Amino acid sequence: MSQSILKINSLSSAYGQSTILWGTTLEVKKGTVTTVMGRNGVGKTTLLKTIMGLVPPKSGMIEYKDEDVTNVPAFKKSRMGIAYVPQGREIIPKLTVYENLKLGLEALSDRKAKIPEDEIYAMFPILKDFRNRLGGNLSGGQQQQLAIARALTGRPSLLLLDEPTEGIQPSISQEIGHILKKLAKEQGISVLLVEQKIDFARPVTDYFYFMNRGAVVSQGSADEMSMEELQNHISL
Ligand SMILES: Nc1ncnc2c1ncn2[C@@H]1O[C@H](COP(=O)(O)OP(=O)(O)OP(=O)(O)O)[C@@H](O)[C@H]1O
Repeated sequence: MSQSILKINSLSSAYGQSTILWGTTLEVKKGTVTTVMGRNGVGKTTLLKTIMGLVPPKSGMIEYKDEDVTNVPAFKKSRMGIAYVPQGREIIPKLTVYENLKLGLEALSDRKAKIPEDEIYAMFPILKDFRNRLGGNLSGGQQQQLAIARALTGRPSLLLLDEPTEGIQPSISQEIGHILKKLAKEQGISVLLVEQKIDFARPVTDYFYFMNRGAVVSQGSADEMSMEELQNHISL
């Protein structure tokens, strides 16, 4: 049995008076890709933001590497090895690819840390070719690759990834899928993925959670789930 890197227990959070997460419980095992699916507006992004500490939890518990991190702020979580790649990528358009990558080093307390360029460029060869190009001049798919690469420069143990395939072409989605699998299986980096596209999610996912109205309504390992079952789950 693999160990868990992240455990969420009965987590609730709100924007002001408006409660979005209503007691979400889930677990991410080490070296796996765990995917959260569900329709628009069910609270998937809010879940990732609450885990990261960008939205304060109202109640419940977040455990990372067996430590209670429920109220740990985001900057400390990134030092602890949790990286968050938000929906819409959020790279800095006026900085070059290399400068964007350098921002990822902020997650490390070692001020002398260097970007593991060989490793990053082996995974994302296009970023080597475009090293000096402005981030804003990359295509959507290339920006997504840059956003993931930037998160990896901080050498995280857990990657929180919000809809990486949104608005990007299928061939790049596929490449990203291969990379996520490799990160999990070869480097032991655990991934908590929020995704809407079953075609993308199914081959990369080890374990699925399905959300509705701010809570997990079903779950299961990818091996046990047919495409049809997946479709049924997300049309809840
Ligand atoms: N900053 C905010 N302030 C107030 N309400 C918000 C805020 N962000 C999101 N919401 C609301 O919270 C609910 C859940 O949004 P969230 O983005 O977490 O859902 P989601 O499942 O990720 O949806 P999507 O797939 O569209 O991103 C929605 O009703 C949304 O309008």
